Amino acid sequence: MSRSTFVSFEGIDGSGKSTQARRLARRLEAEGRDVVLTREPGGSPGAEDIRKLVLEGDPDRWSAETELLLFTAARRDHLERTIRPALERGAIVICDRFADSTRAYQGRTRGGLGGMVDDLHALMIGVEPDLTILVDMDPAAALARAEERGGAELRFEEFGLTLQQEVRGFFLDLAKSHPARIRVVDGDRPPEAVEADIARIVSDHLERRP
Ligand SMILES: Nc1ncnc2c1ncn2[C@@H]1O[C@H](COP(=O)(O)OP(=O)(O)OP(=O)(O)O)[C@@H](O)[C@H]1O
Ligand SMILES: Cc1cn([C@H]2C[C@H](O)[C@@H](COP(=O)(O)O)O2)c(=O)[nH]c1=O
Repeated sequence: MSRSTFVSFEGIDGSGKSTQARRLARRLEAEGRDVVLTREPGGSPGAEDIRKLVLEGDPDRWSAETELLLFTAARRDHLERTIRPALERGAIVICDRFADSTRAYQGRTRGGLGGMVDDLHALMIGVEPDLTILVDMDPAAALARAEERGGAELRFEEFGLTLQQEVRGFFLDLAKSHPARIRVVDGDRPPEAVEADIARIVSDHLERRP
Protein backbone atom coordinates (compact mmCIF):
# COMPACT_ATOMS: atom_id res chain seq x y z
CA MET A 1 0.00 0.00 0.00
CA SER A 2 1.51 3.35 -1.03
CA ARG A 3 1.63 6.13 1.59
CA SER A 4 2.96 8.68 -0.86
CA THR A 5 1.21 12.03 -1.30
CA PHE A 6 1.78 14.78 -3.80
CA VAL A 7 0.88 18.29 -2.59
CA SER A 8 1.28 21.39 -4.75
CA PHE A 9 1.08 25.08 -3.83
CA GLU A 10 -0.34 27.57 -6.31
CA GLY A 11 -1.15 31.27 -6.28
CA ILE A 12 -0.10 34.59 -7.75
CA ASP A 13 3.46 35.88 -7.35
CA GLY A 14 4.15 37.07 -3.79
CA SER A 15 1.11 35.36 -2.23
CA GLY A 16 3.27 33.38 0.20
CA LYS A 17 3.46 29.98 -1.52
CA SER A 18 7.16 29.40 -0.80
CA THR A 19 6.80 30.52 2.81
CA GLN A 20 3.89 28.16 3.40
CA ALA A 21 5.44 25.25 1.48
CA ARG A 22 8.53 25.55 3.72
CA ARG A 23 6.42 25.76 6.88
CA LEU A 24 4.38 22.69 5.90
CA ALA A 25 7.55 20.72 5.11
CA ARG A 26 9.06 21.62 8.51
CA ARG A 27 5.85 20.66 10.32
CA LEU A 28 5.57 17.26 8.59
CA GLU A 29 9.29 16.53 9.07
CA ALA A 30 8.86 17.26 12.78
CA GLU A 31 6.21 14.51 12.79
CA GLY A 32 8.91 12.14 11.48
CA ARG A 33 7.59 11.93 7.91
CA ASP A 34 9.69 11.54 4.78
CA VAL A 35 9.21 14.89 2.99
CA VAL A 36 10.62 16.22 -0.28
CA LEU A 37 10.23 19.99 -0.72
CA THR A 38 10.70 21.07 -4.31
CA ARG A 39 9.67 23.77 -6.78
CA GLU A 40 8.82 24.58 -10.38
CA PRO A 41 10.21 25.57 -12.70
CA GLY A 42 13.19 23.67 -11.26
CA GLY A 43 13.53 20.91 -8.71
CA SER A 44 16.17 18.86 -10.56
CA PRO A 45 19.58 19.97 -11.89
CA GLY A 46 18.38 20.04 -15.50
CA ALA A 47 15.11 21.78 -14.66
CA GLU A 48 16.98 24.41 -12.61
CA ASP A 49 19.07 25.13 -15.73
CA ILE A 50 15.86 25.50 -17.76
CA ARG A 51 14.48 27.83 -15.04
CA LYS A 52 17.38 30.20 -15.69
CA LEU A 53 16.78 30.03 -19.45
CA VAL A 54 13.10 30.84 -19.14
CA LEU A 55 13.00 33.32 -16.22
CA GLU A 56 16.22 35.28 -16.60
CA GLY A 57 17.26 37.60 -19.39
CA ASP A 58 15.16 39.15 -22.15
CA PRO A 59 11.47 38.23 -21.59
CA ASP A 60 10.91 38.37 -25.38
CA ARG A 61 13.63 35.83 -26.11
CA TRP A 62 11.14 32.95 -26.46
CA SER A 63 7.81 32.74 -28.28
CA ALA A 64 4.82 31.67 -26.18
CA GLU A 65 5.00 28.18 -27.76
CA THR A 66 8.74 27.76 -27.07
CA GLU A 67 8.24 28.95 -23.51
CA LEU A 68 5.53 26.31 -23.03
CA LEU A 69 7.90 23.64 -24.34
CA LEU A 70 10.62 24.81 -21.93
CA PHE A 71 8.28 24.69 -18.91
CA THR A 72 7.10 21.23 -20.02
CA ALA A 73 10.67 19.95 -20.55
CA ALA A 74 11.60 21.22 -17.08
CA ARG A 75 8.57 19.48 -15.56
CA ARG A 76 9.29 16.21 -17.34
CA ASP A 77 12.87 16.15 -16.00
CA HIS A 78 11.68 17.16 -12.52
CA LEU A 79 9.09 14.38 -12.59
CA GLU A 80 11.56 11.72 -13.77
CA ARG A 81 14.41 12.63 -11.42
CA THR A 82 12.80 14.04 -8.29
CA ILE A 83 9.02 13.66 -7.96
CA ARG A 84 8.43 10.11 -9.21
CA PRO A 85 11.33 8.50 -7.26
CA ALA A 86 10.18 10.26 -4.07
CA LEU A 87 6.57 9.13 -4.53
CA GLU A 88 7.72 5.58 -5.31
CA ARG A 89 9.53 5.33 -1.97
CA GLY A 90 6.39 6.62 -0.19
CA ALA A 91 7.44 10.21 0.54
CA ILE A 92 5.25 13.30 0.79
CA VAL A 93 6.24 15.60 -2.09
CA ILE A 94 5.52 19.31 -1.57
CA CYS A 95 5.91 21.24 -4.78
CA ASP A 96 5.92 25.05 -5.02
CA ARG A 97 3.88 25.40 -8.28
CA PHE A 98 3.04 22.62 -10.73
CA ALA A 99 0.86 22.16 -13.82
CA ASP A 100 -1.89 24.60 -12.70
CA SER A 101 0.68 27.40 -13.11
CA THR A 102 1.18 26.38 -16.75
CA ARG A 103 -2.60 26.27 -17.24
CA ALA A 104 -2.83 29.79 -15.79
CA TYR A 105 0.19 31.51 -17.33
CA GLN A 106 0.87 29.73 -20.65
CA GLY A 107 -2.68 28.41 -21.10
CA ARG A 108 -4.62 31.58 -20.43
CA THR A 109 -3.13 34.83 -19.31
CA ARG A 110 0.22 34.98 -21.06
CA GLY A 111 0.28 32.48 -23.90
CA GLY A 112 -3.41 31.76 -24.56
CA LEU A 113 -2.36 28.21 -25.46
CA GLY A 114 -4.97 26.29 -23.43
CA GLY A 115 -5.50 23.36 -25.85
CA MET A 116 -1.78 22.88 -26.41
CA VAL A 117 -1.12 23.02 -22.65
CA ASP A 118 -3.66 20.23 -22.06
CA ASP A 119 -2.32 18.08 -24.93
CA LEU A 120 1.30 18.41 -23.80
CA HIS A 121 0.36 17.68 -20.21
CA ALA A 122 -1.45 14.49 -21.26
CA LEU A 123 1.43 13.41 -23.52
CA MET A 124 4.45 14.29 -21.36
CA ILE A 125 3.39 14.60 -17.73
CA GLY A 126 0.11 12.79 -17.02
CA VAL A 127 0.31 13.35 -13.26
CA GLU A 128 -1.79 15.62 -11.02
CA PRO A 129 -1.16 16.44 -7.37
CA ASP A 130 -3.37 14.63 -4.85
CA LEU A 131 -3.95 17.95 -3.13
CA THR A 132 -3.37 21.55 -4.23
CA ILE A 133 -3.28 24.47 -1.79
CA LEU A 134 -4.27 27.69 -3.55
CA VAL A 135 -2.89 30.59 -1.49
CA ASP A 136 -5.25 33.36 -2.51
CA MET A 137 -4.82 37.08 -1.98
CA ASP A 138 -5.25 40.50 -3.54
CA PRO A 139 -2.53 41.15 -6.17
CA ALA A 140 -1.79 44.71 -4.94
CA ALA A 141 -1.04 43.42 -1.44
CA ALA A 142 1.05 40.58 -2.90
CA LEU A 143 3.04 43.06 -5.00
CA ALA A 144 3.72 45.19 -1.92
CA ARG A 145 5.07 42.09 -0.17
CA ALA A 146 7.24 41.09 -3.12
CA GLU A 147 8.65 44.63 -3.34
CA GLU A 148 9.44 44.60 0.36
CA ARG A 149 11.17 41.23 -0.05
CA GLY A 150 13.22 42.62 -2.94
CA GLY A 151 14.53 40.61 -5.88
CA ALA A 152 11.00 40.13 -7.28
CA GLU A 153 11.07 38.05 -10.47
CA LEU A 154 11.36 40.10 -13.62
CA ARG A 155 8.26 38.28 -14.80
CA PHE A 156 6.19 39.79 -11.98
CA GLU A 157 7.08 43.34 -13.03
CA GLU A 158 6.41 42.49 -16.65
CA PHE A 159 2.96 41.11 -15.87
CA GLY A 160 1.66 44.03 -13.81
CA LEU A 161 -1.39 44.08 -11.60
CA THR A 162 -4.01 43.52 -14.31
CA LEU A 163 -2.45 40.28 -15.39
CA GLN A 164 -2.02 39.09 -11.80
CA GLN A 165 -5.72 39.79 -11.27
CA GLU A 166 -6.49 37.60 -14.30
CA VAL A 167 -4.23 34.84 -12.98
CA ARG A 168 -5.97 35.05 -9.61
CA GLY A 169 -9.40 34.78 -11.28
CA PHE A 170 -8.24 31.80 -13.32
CA PHE A 171 -6.95 29.97 -10.23
CA LEU A 172 -10.21 30.63 -8.35
CA ASP A 173 -12.27 29.29 -11.29
CA LEU A 174 -10.04 26.24 -11.49
CA ALA A 175 -10.57 25.64 -7.76
CA LYS A 176 -14.34 25.79 -8.28
CA SER A 177 -14.16 23.14 -10.99
CA HIS A 178 -11.84 20.84 -8.97
CA PRO A 179 -13.17 21.21 -5.40
CA ALA A 180 -11.87 17.83 -4.22
CA ARG A 181 -8.27 18.55 -5.25
CA ILE A 182 -7.85 22.33 -4.93
CA ARG A 183 -8.40 23.96 -1.53
CA VAL A 184 -8.40 27.76 -1.29
CA VAL A 185 -6.70 29.38 1.70
CA ASP A 186 -6.81 33.12 2.47
CA GLY A 187 -3.15 34.20 2.27
CA ASP A 188 -3.73 37.77 3.45
CA ARG A 189 -3.30 36.98 7.15
CA PRO A 190 -0.33 36.47 9.46
CA PRO A 191 1.79 33.51 8.28
CA GLU A 192 0.98 31.49 11.41
CA ALA A 193 -2.78 31.70 10.71
CA VAL A 194 -2.32 30.65 7.07
CA GLU A 195 -0.05 27.81 8.20
CA ALA A 196 -2.61 26.54 10.72
CA ASP A 197 -5.34 26.29 8.05
CA ILE A 198 -3.02 24.47 5.66
CA ALA A 199 -1.89 22.08 8.40
CA ARG A 200 -5.54 21.19 9.10
CA ILE A 201 -6.32 20.58 5.41
CA VAL A 202 -3.21 18.45 4.89
CA SER A 203 -3.66 16.40 8.02
CA ASP A 204 -7.33 15.69 7.07
CA HIS A 205 -6.10 14.61 3.65
CA LEU A 206 -3.40 12.34 5.09
CA GLU A 207 -5.88 10.71 7.46
CA ARG A 208 -8.35 10.00 4.67
CA ARG A 209 -5.97 8.68 2.05
CA PRO A 210 -6.37 4.99 1.23
N1 LIG B 1 1.34 35.80 5.54
C1 LIG B 1 2.31 36.70 5.27
N2 LIG B 1 2.23 37.94 5.75
C2 LIG B 1 3.18 38.87 5.49
N3 LIG B 1 4.27 38.64 4.70
C3 LIG B 1 4.39 37.41 4.16
C4 LIG B 1 3.41 36.37 4.41
N4 LIG B 1 3.79 35.27 3.72
C5 LIG B 1 4.94 35.58 3.08
N5 LIG B 1 5.30 36.85 3.35
C6 LIG B 1 6.46 37.58 2.81
O1 LIG B 1 6.08 38.00 1.50
C7 LIG B 1 7.16 37.81 0.58
C8 LIG B 1 6.70 36.83 -0.53
O2 LIG B 1 6.51 35.55 0.06
P1 LIG B 1 6.87 34.20 -0.72
O3 LIG B 1 8.22 34.30 -1.35
O4 LIG B 1 6.60 33.08 0.21
O5 LIG B 1 5.74 34.25 -1.86
P2 LIG B 1 5.61 33.43 -3.21
O6 LIG B 1 4.17 33.28 -3.46
O7 LIG B 1 6.41 32.17 -3.13
O8 LIG B 1 6.27 34.45 -4.24
P3 LIG B 1 6.86 34.21 -5.73
O9 LIG B 1 5.82 33.49 -6.49
O10 LIG B 1 7.07 35.62 -6.21
O11 LIG B 1 8.14 33.44 -5.56
C9 LIG B 1 8.35 37.31 1.42
O12 LIG B 1 9.12 38.43 1.80
C10 LIG B 1 7.68 36.69 2.65
O13 LIG B 1 8.51 36.73 3.79
C1 LIG C 1 5.72 26.56 -13.05
C2 LIG C 1 5.44 27.77 -13.91
C3 LIG C 1 5.79 29.04 -13.49
N1 LIG C 1 5.52 30.11 -14.28
C4 LIG C 1 5.91 31.47 -13.82
C5 LIG C 1 5.17 31.95 -12.63
C6 LIG C 1 6.16 32.86 -11.94
O1 LIG C 1 6.00 34.17 -12.48
C7 LIG C 1 7.51 32.28 -12.33
C8 LIG C 1 8.12 31.43 -11.23
O2 LIG C 1 8.48 32.23 -10.19
P1 LIG C 1 8.47 31.71 -8.66
O3 LIG C 1 9.12 32.82 -7.91
O4 LIG C 1 9.27 30.45 -8.61
O5 LIG C 1 7.07 31.48 -8.25
O6 LIG C 1 7.26 31.44 -13.46
C9 LIG C 1 4.93 29.95 -15.51
O7 LIG C 1 4.72 30.93 -16.25
N2 LIG C 1 4.58 28.70 -15.93
C10 LIG C 1 4.80 27.59 -15.17
O8 LIG C 1 4.46 26.44 -15.59
